[in-house]
Amino acid sequence: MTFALYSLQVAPLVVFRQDRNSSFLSSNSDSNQKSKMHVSMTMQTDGASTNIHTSHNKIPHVLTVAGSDSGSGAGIQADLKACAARRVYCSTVITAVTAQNTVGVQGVNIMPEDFVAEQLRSVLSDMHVDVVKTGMLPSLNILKVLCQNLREFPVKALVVDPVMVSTSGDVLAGPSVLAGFREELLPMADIVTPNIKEASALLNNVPLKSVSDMRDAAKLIHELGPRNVLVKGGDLPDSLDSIDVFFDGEEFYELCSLRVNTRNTHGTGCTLASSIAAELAKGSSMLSAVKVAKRYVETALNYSKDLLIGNGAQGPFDHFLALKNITQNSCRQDRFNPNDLLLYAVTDSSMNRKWGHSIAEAVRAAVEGGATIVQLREKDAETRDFVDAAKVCLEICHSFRVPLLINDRIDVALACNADGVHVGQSDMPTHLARSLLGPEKIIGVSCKTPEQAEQAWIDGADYIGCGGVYPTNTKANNRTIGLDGLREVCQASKLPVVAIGGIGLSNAGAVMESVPNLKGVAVVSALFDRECVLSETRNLHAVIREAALSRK
Ligand SMILES: Nc1ncnc2c1ncn2[C@@H]1O[C@H](COP(=O)(O)OP(=O)(O)OP(=O)(O)O)[C@@H](O)[C@H]1O
Ligand SMILES: Cc1ncc(CO)c(N)n1
Ligand SMILES: [Mg+2]
Repeated sequence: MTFALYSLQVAPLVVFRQDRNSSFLSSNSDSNQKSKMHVSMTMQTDGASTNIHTSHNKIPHVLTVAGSDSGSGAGIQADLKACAARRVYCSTVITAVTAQNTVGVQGVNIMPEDFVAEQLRSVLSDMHVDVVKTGMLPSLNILKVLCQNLREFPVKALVVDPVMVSTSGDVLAGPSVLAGFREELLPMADIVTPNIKEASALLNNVPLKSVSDMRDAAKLIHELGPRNVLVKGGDLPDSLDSIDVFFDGEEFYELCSLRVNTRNTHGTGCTLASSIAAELAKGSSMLSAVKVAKRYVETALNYSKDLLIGNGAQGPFDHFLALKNITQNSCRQDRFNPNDLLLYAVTDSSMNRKWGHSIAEAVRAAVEGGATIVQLREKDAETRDFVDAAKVCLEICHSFRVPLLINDRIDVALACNADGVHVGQSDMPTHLARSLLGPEKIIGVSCKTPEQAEQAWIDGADYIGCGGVYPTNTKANNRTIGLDGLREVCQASKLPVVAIGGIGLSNAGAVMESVPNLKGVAVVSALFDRECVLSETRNLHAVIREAALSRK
């Protein structure tokens, strides 16, 4: 028997047998073909004929048979979220309703087995289910009802998460269910995913203390009949890594990920099993389904490591990987406040080089001096350096509650989760930038004419940068529109306008005063082609503020 370290070694080809009548695993091409098939047939029902049309837009479908968690971290709720996040349809058969939170399980109400049977029949007799995933099976009779339905309605794969004890230590399935797992359900399973405690319980309480113990356990559990075993090491004490052992009956794989330092691990097991089911439903092979699912759990934990829900020891995490954005942006009240355009600082790498400033130093000085929004315009930076610098600048800006935009580079903005982008007329079209960045991010567009301003508004921009107002060295071959051109655009624009081009300490006040609805001025050289960015910004900020106030 070989032992493969998955992170170092190329996985051998996994061949799934088709020798059992209960369930899959069929090949990818088979399942894809099925999903592409367009069926239109006529069925006789009591003498009446009904047309049944099956659309070829079939979505992979997982049925979860599990308990409800009122705190929504684990159980049915985790399964629904995981499947939605992995873009798979999820139907639900509820076996128990738990009163549960981040402290523990306060109560369990087991569904009558007849009603579990009714739910199973409702779903399986009507819908095309690809994969069944089981979670909390609180009684032997419920387990038996499930097995009977699986025999009656065979599916492509069965994923069994042998839920027995919650991480808080509360019992979710008793000893009689353990026998049911061993004798009836596991022999039907394509994969079983016990955690350390559950693996130990399945094996008459043998102690599991190391990865080597987990490997032995995986082998012994495999002998109970499941085609594949994943012993999860989330609860393995004293481990820097989060290691799961996968055994397919022939090879062992050690699936390694960095242990995320967080209290928010409630529901990782349910999520992992549902995600495996989701990948199998899409047609993935078992090993690749497990790898993808594990990577997904790790990413979700990482994204929500600082999330605070509930007062207990183990919190839920965010399946949609969105909370990081929300917490990072939460320092700003609004998504975009047009008043932020007042003193708009645009960086320039050659000027920073000339004065020996790093981009982060320049940005810090600008926001300390009163810049109200910052745009990174790094035309000649390597992508890698740009992303790294942008991440640092984002932290600096956010600590001052100042939004940070990226010039032109949507990819960089996405990679560092900047507040938005600024695009020119020949950069990424605004409507595409919007669809790539989503509804929340700020998008600014350079415009010289009322027509361009109108188009920017139609395409979903948030503000326009209008200029060059005066001639400037920072942009070659740039047509100057003058104060009159600026006024014309400002009057016509439905979006807030910031003026750019040749503006500095000497003329900023006049520009602000003479163009009534101008929101602010954008400057490059006036701040960054200077030795002391901080004092230049302070001075300019004072002038602009005074001009804006005197206008009111
Ligand atoms: N802190 C962590 N960092 C990274 N991965 C983790 C962490 N905790 C758990 N995991 C991973 O999450 C998956 C679920 O494992 P775990 O042992 O937590 O299951 P479980 O005890 O059944 O979870 P639960 O009962 O809370 O739903 C495994 O792939 C495990 O390696
Ligand atoms: C309902 C339910 N299912 C599974 C688990 C295991 O995490 C839990 N805590 N609650
Ligand atoms: Mg579990």
